[in-house]
Amino acid sequence: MSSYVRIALLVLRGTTAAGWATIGTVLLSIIGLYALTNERSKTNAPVVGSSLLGGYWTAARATLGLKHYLEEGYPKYKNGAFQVPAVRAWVTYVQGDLLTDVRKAKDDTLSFDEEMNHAAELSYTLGNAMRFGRKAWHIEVLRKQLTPSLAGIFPDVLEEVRFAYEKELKLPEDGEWKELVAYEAILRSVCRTVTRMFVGTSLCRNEGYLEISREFATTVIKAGFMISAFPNMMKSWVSEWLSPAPDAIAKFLPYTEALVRVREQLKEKYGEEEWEVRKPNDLLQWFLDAPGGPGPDPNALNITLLGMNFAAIHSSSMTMTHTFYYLAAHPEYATELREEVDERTKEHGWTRESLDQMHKIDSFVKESMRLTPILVSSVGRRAMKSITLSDGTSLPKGAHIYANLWGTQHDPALWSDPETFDPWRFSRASAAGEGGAKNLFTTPTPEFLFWGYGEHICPGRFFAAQSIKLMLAHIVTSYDVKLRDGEGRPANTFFSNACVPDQKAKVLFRRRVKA
Ligand code: HEM
Repeated sequence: MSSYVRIALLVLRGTTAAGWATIGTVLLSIIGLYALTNERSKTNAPVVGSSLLGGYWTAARATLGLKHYLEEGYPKYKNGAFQVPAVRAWVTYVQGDLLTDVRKAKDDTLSFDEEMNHAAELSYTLGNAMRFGRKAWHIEVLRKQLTPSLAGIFPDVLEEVRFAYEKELKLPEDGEWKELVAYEAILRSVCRTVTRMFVGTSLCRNEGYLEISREFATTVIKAGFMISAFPNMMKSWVSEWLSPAPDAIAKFLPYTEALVRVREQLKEKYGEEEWEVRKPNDLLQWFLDAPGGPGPDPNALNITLLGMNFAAIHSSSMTMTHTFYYLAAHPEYATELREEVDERTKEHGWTRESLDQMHKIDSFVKESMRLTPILVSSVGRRAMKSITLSDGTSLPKGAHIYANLWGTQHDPALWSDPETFDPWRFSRASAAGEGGAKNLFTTPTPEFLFWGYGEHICPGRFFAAQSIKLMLAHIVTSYDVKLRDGEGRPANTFFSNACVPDQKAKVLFRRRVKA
Protein backbone atom coordinates (compact mmCIF):
# COMPACT_ATOMS: atom_id res chain seq x y z
CA MET A 1 0.00 0.00 0.00
CA SER A 2 1.43 3.39 -0.88
CA SER A 3 2.36 5.62 2.03
CA TYR A 4 -0.18 8.24 0.84
CA VAL A 5 -3.01 5.70 1.08
CA ARG A 6 -1.77 4.58 4.50
CA ILE A 7 -1.78 8.17 5.77
CA ALA A 8 -5.28 8.75 4.45
CA LEU A 9 -6.46 5.57 6.17
CA LEU A 10 -4.81 6.65 9.40
CA VAL A 11 -6.62 9.96 9.32
CA LEU A 12 -9.98 8.53 8.33
CA ARG A 13 -9.92 5.53 10.68
CA GLY A 14 -12.93 5.55 12.96
CA THR A 15 -14.76 8.30 11.02
CA THR A 16 -18.56 8.27 11.55
CA ALA A 17 -21.30 9.08 8.97
CA ALA A 18 -21.55 12.65 10.32
CA GLY A 19 -17.78 12.79 10.10
CA TRP A 20 -17.85 11.78 6.41
CA ALA A 21 -20.44 14.49 5.65
CA THR A 22 -18.20 16.97 7.41
CA ILE A 23 -15.14 15.80 5.53
CA GLY A 24 -17.01 16.30 2.22
CA THR A 25 -18.00 19.84 3.20
CA VAL A 26 -14.50 20.48 4.48
CA LEU A 27 -12.86 19.41 1.23
CA LEU A 28 -15.16 21.54 -0.91
CA SER A 29 -14.72 24.52 1.40
CA ILE A 30 -10.96 24.10 1.38
CA ILE A 31 -10.80 24.27 -2.39
CA GLY A 32 -13.11 27.31 -2.55
CA LEU A 33 -11.47 29.15 0.31
CA TYR A 34 -7.99 28.41 -0.89
CA ALA A 35 -8.66 30.00 -4.23
CA LEU A 36 -10.07 33.11 -2.54
CA THR A 37 -7.64 33.71 0.27
CA ASN A 38 -4.25 32.23 -0.44
CA GLU A 39 -2.76 35.16 -2.34
CA ARG A 40 -3.08 37.46 0.69
CA SER A 41 -0.35 35.66 2.62
CA LYS A 42 2.12 35.60 -0.27
CA THR A 43 5.48 37.32 0.28
CA ASN A 44 8.19 38.35 -2.18
CA ALA A 45 10.37 35.34 -1.26
CA PRO A 46 11.20 32.86 -4.06
CA VAL A 47 8.75 29.97 -4.44
CA VAL A 48 9.76 26.36 -3.83
CA GLY A 49 7.36 23.94 -5.50
CA SER A 50 5.00 25.11 -8.17
CA SER A 51 2.63 28.09 -8.40
CA LEU A 52 0.51 26.08 -10.85
CA LEU A 53 -3.23 26.21 -10.05
CA GLY A 54 -2.51 28.94 -7.51
CA GLY A 55 -0.03 26.58 -5.82
CA TYR A 56 -2.78 24.11 -5.01
CA TRP A 57 -0.96 21.06 -6.38
CA THR A 58 2.15 21.80 -4.31
CA ALA A 59 -0.03 22.60 -1.28
CA ALA A 60 -1.72 19.22 -1.52
CA ARG A 61 1.65 17.44 -1.84
CA ALA A 62 3.13 19.47 1.04
CA THR A 63 0.28 18.27 3.26
CA LEU A 64 1.57 14.76 2.69
CA GLY A 65 5.14 15.71 3.41
CA LEU A 66 6.50 19.20 3.76
CA LYS A 67 9.98 17.80 4.39
CA HIS A 68 10.69 17.38 0.67
CA TYR A 69 10.18 21.13 0.02
CA LEU A 70 12.21 22.12 3.07
CA GLU A 71 15.08 19.96 1.80
CA GLU A 72 14.85 21.53 -1.64
CA GLY A 73 14.71 25.13 -0.39
CA TYR A 74 17.41 24.91 2.26
CA PRO A 75 20.58 24.80 0.11
CA LYS A 76 19.15 27.23 -2.45
CA TYR A 77 18.31 30.02 -0.02
CA LYS A 78 20.76 29.63 2.86
CA ASN A 79 20.59 32.59 5.26
CA GLY A 80 17.46 33.67 3.45
CA ALA A 81 13.81 32.84 2.89
CA PHE A 82 11.59 30.94 0.48
CA GLN A 83 7.88 30.22 0.40
CA VAL A 84 5.78 27.10 -0.16
CA PRO A 85 2.00 27.14 -0.71
CA ALA A 86 0.02 25.34 2.00
CA VAL A 87 -3.66 24.41 1.81
CA ARG A 88 -4.98 27.62 3.39
CA ALA A 89 -2.15 30.10 2.88
CA TRP A 90 1.39 30.63 1.60
CA VAL A 91 4.04 29.96 4.22
CA THR A 92 7.47 31.63 4.26
CA TYR A 93 10.37 29.63 5.68
CA VAL A 94 13.47 31.29 7.10
CA GLN A 95 16.88 29.85 7.95
CA GLY A 96 20.42 30.81 8.94
CA ASP A 97 20.95 34.50 9.65
CA LEU A 98 17.24 35.30 9.21
CA LEU A 99 16.41 33.29 12.34
CA THR A 100 17.75 36.24 14.32
CA ASP A 101 14.99 38.46 12.88
CA VAL A 102 12.36 36.01 14.13
CA ARG A 103 14.05 35.56 17.50
CA LYS A 104 14.13 39.29 18.14
CA ALA A 105 10.61 40.09 16.90
CA LYS A 106 8.01 40.91 19.56
CA ASP A 107 4.46 39.57 19.54
CA ASP A 108 3.01 42.80 18.22
CA THR A 109 5.06 42.23 15.06
CA LEU A 110 5.28 38.43 14.72
CA SER A 111 2.69 36.74 16.90
CA PHE A 112 2.98 33.20 18.27
CA ASP A 113 -0.64 33.13 19.51
CA GLU A 114 -2.09 34.21 16.20
CA GLU A 115 -0.15 31.59 14.29
CA MET A 116 -1.15 28.84 16.76
CA ASN A 117 -4.75 29.92 16.35
CA HIS A 118 -4.50 29.90 12.60
CA ALA A 119 -2.69 26.56 12.42
CA ALA A 120 -4.92 24.63 14.85
CA GLU A 121 -7.96 26.92 15.35
CA LEU A 122 -7.23 26.76 19.07
CA SER A 123 -9.42 29.73 19.93
CA TYR A 124 -12.40 27.61 18.82
CA THR A 125 -11.33 24.43 20.59
CA LEU A 126 -9.43 25.53 23.71
CA GLY A 127 -10.71 29.10 23.95
CA ASN A 128 -8.17 31.31 25.65
CA ALA A 129 -6.27 28.49 27.34
CA MET A 130 -3.55 28.56 24.71
CA ARG A 131 -3.32 32.34 24.43
CA PHE A 132 0.15 32.16 25.80
CA GLY A 133 1.15 35.84 25.78
CA ARG A 134 4.54 36.38 27.37
CA LYS A 135 3.18 37.40 30.76
CA ALA A 136 0.51 34.69 30.95
CA TRP A 137 0.26 33.43 34.54
CA HIS A 138 0.46 29.76 33.57
CA ILE A 139 3.70 30.24 31.63
CA GLU A 140 5.14 31.93 34.72
CA VAL A 141 4.11 28.86 36.75
CA LEU A 142 5.98 26.55 34.37
CA ARG A 143 9.08 28.75 34.44
CA LYS A 144 9.14 29.75 38.08
CA GLN A 145 7.63 26.71 39.83
CA LEU A 146 7.84 23.63 37.65
CA THR A 147 11.42 24.01 36.42
CA PRO A 148 12.94 24.92 39.84
CA SER A 149 10.98 22.02 41.41
CA LEU A 150 12.40 19.32 39.14
CA ALA A 151 14.80 17.93 41.75
CA GLY A 152 12.01 17.91 44.36
CA ILE A 153 9.47 16.12 42.18
CA PHE A 154 12.08 13.68 40.83
CA PRO A 155 11.21 10.82 43.24
CA ASP A 156 7.52 11.05 42.21
CA VAL A 157 8.37 11.06 38.51
CA LEU A 158 10.74 8.12 39.01
CA GLU A 159 8.12 6.13 40.94
CA GLU A 160 5.55 6.74 38.20
CA VAL A 161 7.95 5.85 35.38
CA ARG A 162 8.78 2.54 37.07
CA PHE A 163 5.13 1.80 37.86
CA ALA A 164 3.95 2.78 34.36
CA TYR A 165 6.40 0.61 32.37
CA GLU A 166 5.83 -2.40 34.64
CA LYS A 167 2.07 -2.00 34.26
CA GLU A 168 2.09 -1.38 30.50
CA LEU A 169 4.72 -3.95 29.47
CA LYS A 170 3.64 -6.80 31.81
CA LEU A 171 6.77 -8.79 31.00
CA PRO A 172 7.26 -12.39 32.14
CA GLU A 173 9.41 -12.71 35.25
CA ASP A 174 11.67 -15.39 33.70
CA GLY A 175 13.24 -13.06 31.12
CA GLU A 176 11.38 -14.45 28.07
CA TRP A 177 10.97 -12.06 25.10
CA LYS A 178 7.54 -10.46 24.59
CA GLU A 179 6.32 -8.65 21.45
CA LEU A 180 4.49 -5.34 22.01
CA VAL A 181 3.26 -2.27 20.13
CA ALA A 182 5.91 0.08 21.51
CA TYR A 183 4.09 3.36 20.79
CA GLU A 184 1.06 2.31 22.84
CA ALA A 185 3.13 1.33 25.87
CA ILE A 186 5.11 4.58 25.61
CA LEU A 187 2.08 6.84 25.15
CA ARG A 188 0.37 5.24 28.14
CA SER A 189 3.50 5.52 30.30
CA VAL A 190 4.10 9.16 29.33
CA CYS A 191 0.47 9.99 30.05
CA ARG A 192 0.67 8.43 33.53
CA THR A 193 3.92 10.27 34.31
CA VAL A 194 2.70 13.67 33.06
CA THR A 195 -0.63 13.24 34.88
CA ARG A 196 1.16 12.45 38.14
CA MET A 197 3.03 15.74 37.89
CA PHE A 198 -0.04 17.69 36.74
CA VAL A 199 -2.65 16.52 39.27
CA GLY A 200 -1.08 13.98 41.63
CA THR A 201 -1.54 10.31 42.46
CA SER A 202 -5.33 10.13 42.69
CA LEU A 203 -5.86 10.52 38.93
CA CYS A 204 -2.64 9.22 37.40
CA ARG A 205 -3.84 5.70 38.24
CA ASN A 206 -7.47 6.33 37.18
CA GLU A 207 -8.02 4.52 33.87
CA GLY A 208 -11.02 6.67 32.83
CA TYR A 209 -9.12 9.91 33.36
CA LEU A 210 -6.02 8.55 31.63
CA GLU A 211 -8.04 7.52 28.59
CA ILE A 212 -9.53 10.97 28.03
CA SER A 213 -6.13 12.54 28.73
CA ARG A 214 -4.48 10.39 26.06
CA GLU A 215 -7.11 11.20 23.47
CA PHE A 216 -7.48 14.89 24.16
CA ALA A 217 -4.74 16.28 21.89
CA THR A 218 -5.84 14.12 18.95
CA THR A 219 -9.44 15.26 19.45
CA VAL A 220 -8.41 18.92 19.48
CA ILE A 221 -6.22 18.56 16.39
CA LYS A 222 -8.95 16.77 14.40
CA ALA A 223 -11.51 19.38 15.51
CA GLY A 224 -9.16 22.21 14.50
CA PHE A 225 -8.66 20.62 11.08
CA MET A 226 -12.42 20.39 10.57
CA ILE A 227 -13.14 23.94 11.78
CA SER A 228 -10.32 25.42 9.70
CA ALA A 229 -12.10 24.54 6.46
CA PHE A 230 -15.14 26.71 7.19
CA PRO A 231 -15.38 30.46 6.59
CA ASN A 232 -14.63 32.56 9.71
CA MET A 233 -18.28 33.53 10.16
CA MET A 234 -19.29 29.85 10.48
CA LYS A 235 -16.46 28.71 12.77
CA SER A 236 -18.19 29.39 16.12
CA TRP A 237 -21.24 27.49 14.95
CA VAL A 238 -19.18 24.59 13.61
CA SER A 239 -17.10 24.37 16.76
CA GLU A 240 -20.21 24.19 18.93
CA TRP A 241 -22.24 21.75 16.84
CA LEU A 242 -19.82 19.56 14.97
CA SER A 243 -16.54 19.63 16.82
CA PRO A 244 -15.79 16.90 19.40
CA ALA A 245 -13.69 19.34 21.47
CA PRO A 246 -16.50 20.71 23.74
CA ASP A 247 -17.48 17.14 24.70
CA ALA A 248 -13.89 16.25 25.51
CA ILE A 249 -13.55 19.38 27.68
CA ALA A 250 -16.85 18.60 29.44
CA LYS A 251 -15.68 15.05 30.23
CA PHE A 252 -12.69 16.44 32.13
CA LEU A 253 -14.65 18.96 34.15
CA PRO A 254 -16.11 16.68 36.86
CA TYR A 255 -12.60 15.41 37.62
CA THR A 256 -11.20 18.92 37.95
CA GLU A 257 -14.19 20.04 40.03
CA ALA A 258 -13.72 17.11 42.42
CA LEU A 259 -9.98 17.74 42.76
CA VAL A 260 -10.47 21.45 43.46
CA ARG A 261 -13.27 20.77 45.95
CA VAL A 262 -11.15 18.29 47.93
CA ARG A 263 -8.19 20.65 48.04
CA GLU A 264 -10.33 23.57 49.17
CA GLN A 265 -11.87 21.39 51.90
CA LEU A 266 -8.46 20.24 53.11
CA LYS A 267 -7.19 23.80 53.13
CA GLU A 268 -10.17 24.77 55.27
CA LYS A 269 -9.62 21.82 57.59
CA TYR A 270 -5.90 22.41 58.16
CA GLY A 271 -5.83 26.19 58.08
CA GLU A 272 -3.48 28.31 55.93
CA GLU A 273 -0.29 27.62 57.87
CA GLU A 274 -0.51 23.82 58.06
CA TRP A 275 -1.83 23.63 54.46
CA GLU A 276 1.37 25.36 53.31
CA VAL A 277 3.32 22.38 54.65
CA ARG A 278 0.89 19.64 53.64
CA LYS A 279 -0.35 20.78 50.23
CA PRO A 280 0.59 18.72 47.14
CA ASN A 281 3.57 19.70 45.04
CA ASP A 282 1.97 19.50 41.60
CA LEU A 283 0.88 21.70 38.71
CA LEU A 284 -2.74 21.98 39.80
CA GLN A 285 -1.71 23.30 43.22
CA TRP A 286 0.71 25.79 41.64
CA PHE A 287 -2.10 26.93 39.33
CA LEU A 288 -4.47 27.28 42.31
CA ASP A 289 -1.92 29.43 44.14
CA ALA A 290 -0.64 31.38 41.11
CA PRO A 291 -0.60 35.18 41.39
CA GLY A 292 -2.87 36.47 38.65
CA GLY A 293 -4.39 32.99 38.20
CA PRO A 294 -8.10 32.08 38.45
CA GLY A 295 -7.94 30.78 42.06
CA PRO A 296 -10.30 27.85 42.69
CA ASP A 297 -12.44 28.41 39.56
CA PRO A 298 -12.80 24.84 38.19
CA ASN A 299 -13.76 25.90 34.65
CA ALA A 300 -10.70 28.10 34.20
CA LEU A 301 -8.42 25.50 35.82
CA ASN A 302 -9.93 22.73 33.70
CA ILE A 303 -9.24 24.48 30.41
CA THR A 304 -5.73 25.52 31.49
CA LEU A 305 -4.85 21.97 32.55
CA LEU A 306 -6.16 20.75 29.21
CA GLY A 307 -4.00 23.35 27.43
CA MET A 308 -0.99 21.87 29.25
CA ASN A 309 -2.13 18.34 28.40
CA PHE A 310 -2.34 19.39 24.74
CA ALA A 311 1.21 20.81 24.86
CA ALA A 312 2.79 17.96 26.82
CA ILE A 313 1.52 14.43 26.25
CA HIS A 314 1.76 13.71 22.53
CA SER A 315 4.90 15.81 22.03
CA SER A 316 6.67 13.86 24.79
CA SER A 317 5.41 10.45 23.70
CA MET A 318 6.36 11.00 20.06
CA THR A 319 9.82 12.18 21.17
CA MET A 320 10.20 9.11 23.38
CA THR A 321 9.01 6.75 20.64
CA HIS A 322 11.43 8.15 18.03
CA THR A 323 14.27 7.85 20.57
CA PHE A 324 13.20 4.35 21.58
CA TYR A 325 13.21 3.16 17.95
CA TYR A 326 16.87 4.19 17.64
CA LEU A 327 17.62 2.08 20.72
CA ALA A 328 15.63 -0.89 19.41
CA ALA A 329 17.34 -0.61 16.01
CA HIS A 330 20.79 -0.35 17.65
CA PRO A 331 20.70 -2.54 20.77
CA GLU A 332 24.52 -2.41 20.72
CA TYR A 333 24.32 1.11 22.22
CA ALA A 334 22.38 -0.12 25.25
CA THR A 335 25.49 -1.45 26.97
CA GLU A 336 27.25 1.93 26.98
CA LEU A 337 24.11 3.72 28.13
CA ARG A 338 23.54 1.15 30.87
CA GLU A 339 27.13 1.47 32.11
CA GLU A 340 26.71 5.22 32.38
CA VAL A 341 23.41 4.93 34.26
CA ASP A 342 24.87 2.29 36.63
CA GLU A 343 27.93 4.43 37.38
CA ARG A 344 25.97 7.63 38.01
CA THR A 345 23.30 5.98 40.14
CA LYS A 346 25.94 4.15 42.19
CA GLU A 347 27.46 7.53 42.99
CA HIS A 348 24.33 9.66 43.56
CA GLY A 349 21.38 7.22 43.59
CA TRP A 350 18.42 7.75 41.25
CA THR A 351 18.30 11.52 41.61
CA ARG A 352 18.09 14.62 39.47
CA GLU A 353 21.79 15.13 40.17
CA SER A 354 22.75 11.77 38.66
CA LEU A 355 20.43 12.27 35.67
CA ASP A 356 22.13 15.61 34.99
CA GLN A 357 25.43 13.77 34.79
CA MET A 358 24.22 11.13 32.32
CA HIS A 359 25.76 12.84 29.29
CA LYS A 360 25.36 9.84 26.98
CA ILE A 361 21.66 9.53 27.79
CA ASP A 362 21.25 13.25 27.05
CA SER A 363 23.27 12.96 23.84
CA PHE A 364 21.30 9.91 22.64
CA VAL A 365 17.95 11.70 23.01
CA LYS A 366 19.23 14.93 21.47
CA GLU A 367 20.75 13.13 18.47
CA SER A 368 17.44 11.28 17.93
CA MET A 369 15.64 14.64 17.88
CA ARG A 370 18.24 16.25 15.64
CA LEU A 371 17.84 13.53 13.04
CA THR A 372 14.14 12.76 13.43
CA PRO A 373 12.42 15.70 15.13
CA ILE A 374 8.67 15.43 15.73
CA LEU A 375 8.09 18.57 13.61
CA VAL A 376 9.92 19.54 10.44
CA SER A 377 9.30 23.28 10.89
CA SER A 378 9.02 25.32 14.11
CA VAL A 379 8.90 28.86 15.51
CA GLY A 380 5.62 29.57 13.67
CA ARG A 381 4.63 33.26 13.77
CA ARG A 382 2.01 35.41 12.06
CA ALA A 383 2.82 38.95 10.86
CA MET A 384 0.64 41.46 12.73
CA LYS A 385 1.68 44.25 10.37
CA SER A 386 3.68 44.56 7.15
CA ILE A 387 7.38 44.12 7.89
CA THR A 388 10.61 43.73 5.95
CA LEU A 389 13.21 41.19 7.13
CA SER A 390 16.92 42.04 7.08
CA ASP A 391 17.45 40.34 3.67
CA GLY A 392 14.66 42.40 2.06
CA THR A 393 11.90 39.76 2.30
CA SER A 394 8.61 41.68 2.72
CA LEU A 395 5.90 40.08 4.81
CA PRO A 396 2.42 41.53 4.37
CA LYS A 397 0.13 41.72 7.42
CA GLY A 398 -1.25 38.22 7.98
CA ALA A 399 1.76 36.38 6.44
CA HIS A 400 2.89 33.10 8.05
CA ILE A 401 6.53 32.54 8.84
CA TYR A 402 8.31 29.41 10.15
CA ALA A 403 11.90 28.28 10.75
CA ASN A 404 13.18 25.55 8.45
CA LEU A 405 13.94 23.11 11.26
CA TRP A 406 14.49 20.05 9.06
CA GLY A 407 16.91 21.76 6.68
CA THR A 408 18.87 23.30 9.57
CA GLN A 409 19.17 20.11 11.60
CA HIS A 410 20.36 18.19 8.51
CA ASP A 411 22.78 20.81 7.16
CA PRO A 412 26.20 19.23 6.36
CA ALA A 413 27.86 22.60 7.02
CA LEU A 414 26.56 22.54 10.61
CA TRP A 415 26.72 18.80 11.37
CA SER A 416 29.34 16.28 10.29
CA ASP A 417 27.75 13.36 8.46
CA PRO A 418 24.25 14.73 9.23
CA GLU A 419 22.24 11.75 7.92
CA THR A 420 24.01 9.29 10.24
CA PHE A 421 22.67 8.55 13.71
CA ASP A 422 25.68 9.31 15.88
CA PRO A 423 24.44 8.84 19.46
CA TRP A 424 27.53 10.25 21.17
CA ARG A 425 27.79 13.33 18.92
CA PHE A 426 27.02 15.71 21.79
CA SER A 427 28.57 13.83 24.74
CA ARG A 428 31.82 13.45 22.75
CA ALA A 429 31.92 17.20 22.14
CA SER A 430 31.29 17.86 25.85
CA ALA A 431 34.04 15.41 26.86
CA ALA A 432 36.42 17.22 24.47
CA GLY A 433 35.55 20.51 26.16
CA GLU A 434 33.80 21.85 23.04
CA GLY A 435 30.49 23.69 23.05
CA GLY A 436 29.66 23.64 26.80
CA ALA A 437 25.93 23.94 27.53
CA LYS A 438 25.22 24.11 23.79
CA ASN A 439 25.53 20.33 23.71
CA LEU A 440 22.65 19.79 26.12
CA PHE A 441 19.26 18.57 24.89
CA THR A 442 17.42 21.43 26.59
CA THR A 443 19.60 24.21 25.13
CA PRO A 444 17.99 25.99 22.17
CA THR A 445 20.44 27.19 19.54
CA PRO A 446 20.04 28.47 15.95
CA GLU A 447 21.22 24.99 14.85
CA PHE A 448 18.85 22.99 17.12
CA LEU A 449 15.35 24.38 16.77
CA PHE A 450 13.45 21.48 18.31
CA TRP A 451 12.16 23.51 21.27
CA GLY A 452 11.45 26.62 19.18
CA TYR A 453 13.47 29.81 19.43
CA GLY A 454 13.16 33.24 21.04
CA GLU A 455 10.32 34.59 23.21
CA HIS A 456 8.14 31.48 23.17
CA ILE A 457 10.76 28.80 23.57
CA CYS A 458 9.07 25.78 25.19
CA PRO A 459 8.76 26.48 28.94
CA GLY A 460 8.01 22.79 29.63
CA ARG A 461 11.24 21.54 28.06
CA PHE A 462 13.15 20.89 31.28
CA PHE A 463 10.34 18.72 32.63
CA ALA A 464 9.85 16.98 29.27
CA ALA A 465 13.58 16.28 28.95
CA GLN A 466 13.80 15.00 32.53
CA SER A 467 10.93 12.55 31.97
CA ILE A 468 12.22 11.31 28.61
CA LYS A 469 15.80 10.83 29.80
CA LEU A 470 14.58 9.09 32.93
CA MET A 471 12.47 6.76 30.80
CA LEU A 472 15.44 5.91 28.59
CA ALA A 473 17.65 5.29 31.66
CA HIS A 474 14.93 3.09 33.17
CA ILE A 475 14.45 1.12 29.95
CA VAL A 476 18.16 0.36 29.39
CA THR A 477 18.67 -0.77 32.97
CA SER A 478 15.46 -2.78 33.34
CA TYR A 479 14.84 -4.33 29.92
CA ASP A 480 16.50 -5.59 26.75
CA VAL A 481 14.83 -4.46 23.55
CA LYS A 482 15.24 -5.44 19.90
CA LEU A 483 13.37 -5.30 16.60
CA ARG A 484 11.88 -8.41 15.03
CA ASP A 485 14.37 -10.46 12.98
CA GLY A 486 15.17 -8.84 9.66
CA GLU A 487 13.32 -5.58 10.40
CA GLY A 488 14.90 -2.11 10.35
CA ARG A 489 13.94 0.97 12.38
CA PRO A 490 10.17 1.45 11.91
CA ALA A 491 9.47 4.02 9.18
CA ASN A 492 8.32 7.56 9.99
CA THR A 493 5.21 9.07 8.42
CA PHE A 494 5.39 12.67 7.26
CA PHE A 495 2.10 14.54 7.41
CA SER A 496 2.05 18.31 6.96
CA ASN A 497 4.81 19.52 9.31
CA ALA A 498 4.74 16.44 11.55
CA CYS A 499 7.22 13.56 11.52
CA VAL A 500 5.24 10.80 13.19
CA PRO A 501 6.89 7.63 14.51
CA ASP A 502 5.27 4.34 13.48
CA GLN A 503 2.34 3.84 15.85
CA LYS A 504 1.79 0.15 15.09
CA ALA A 505 5.31 -1.29 15.01
CA LYS A 506 5.92 -4.27 17.25
CA VAL A 507 9.13 -4.44 19.24
CA LEU A 508 10.52 -7.20 21.47
CA PHE A 509 11.10 -6.55 25.17
CA ARG A 510 12.42 -8.81 27.92
CA ARG A 511 13.02 -8.20 31.57
CA ARG A 512 16.70 -8.07 32.43
CA VAL A 513 17.23 -10.86 34.88
CA LYS A 514 20.21 -9.97 37.06
CA ALA A 515 22.70 -12.82 37.47
C1 HEM B 1 9.18 16.71 23.98
C2 HEM B 1 8.17 17.46 24.38
C3 HEM B 1 7.91 18.86 23.93
C4 HEM B 1 8.25 19.49 22.75
C5 HEM B 1 9.00 18.92 21.57
C6 HEM B 1 7.77 20.85 22.84
C7 HEM B 1 7.96 21.81 21.85
C8 HEM B 1 7.48 23.10 21.91
C9 HEM B 1 7.65 24.09 20.88
C10 HEM B 1 8.39 23.86 19.55
C11 HEM B 1 7.04 25.22 21.29
C12 HEM B 1 6.93 26.55 20.50
C13 HEM B 1 8.17 27.40 20.70
C14 HEM B 1 8.33 28.53 19.69
O1 HEM B 1 7.48 28.69 18.82
O2 HEM B 1 9.34 29.26 19.76
C15 HEM B 1 6.47 24.95 22.59
C16 HEM B 1 5.75 25.86 23.33
C17 HEM B 1 5.14 25.55 24.52
N1 HEM B 1 5.26 24.38 25.25
FE1 HEM B 1 6.30 22.76 24.71
N2 HEM B 1 7.15 21.02 24.04
C18 HEM B 1 7.22 19.83 24.75
C19 HEM B 1 6.75 19.59 26.03
C20 HEM B 1 6.05 20.48 26.78
C21 HEM B 1 5.57 20.24 28.13
C22 HEM B 1 5.84 18.96 28.94
C23 HEM B 1 4.90 21.36 28.51
C24 HEM B 1 4.21 21.65 29.82
C25 HEM B 1 4.54 21.10 30.97
C26 HEM B 1 4.96 22.32 27.42
C27 HEM B 1 4.39 23.57 27.42
C28 HEM B 1 4.52 24.49 26.39
C29 HEM B 1 3.90 25.80 26.42
C30 HEM B 1 3.00 26.32 27.52
C31 HEM B 1 4.28 26.47 25.24
C32 HEM B 1 3.92 27.89 24.79
C33 HEM B 1 4.99 28.88 25.26
C34 HEM B 1 4.64 30.35 25.06
O3 HEM B 1 3.52 30.67 24.72
O4 HEM B 1 5.50 31.23 25.27
N3 HEM B 1 5.68 21.75 26.40
N4 HEM B 1 6.76 23.66 22.95
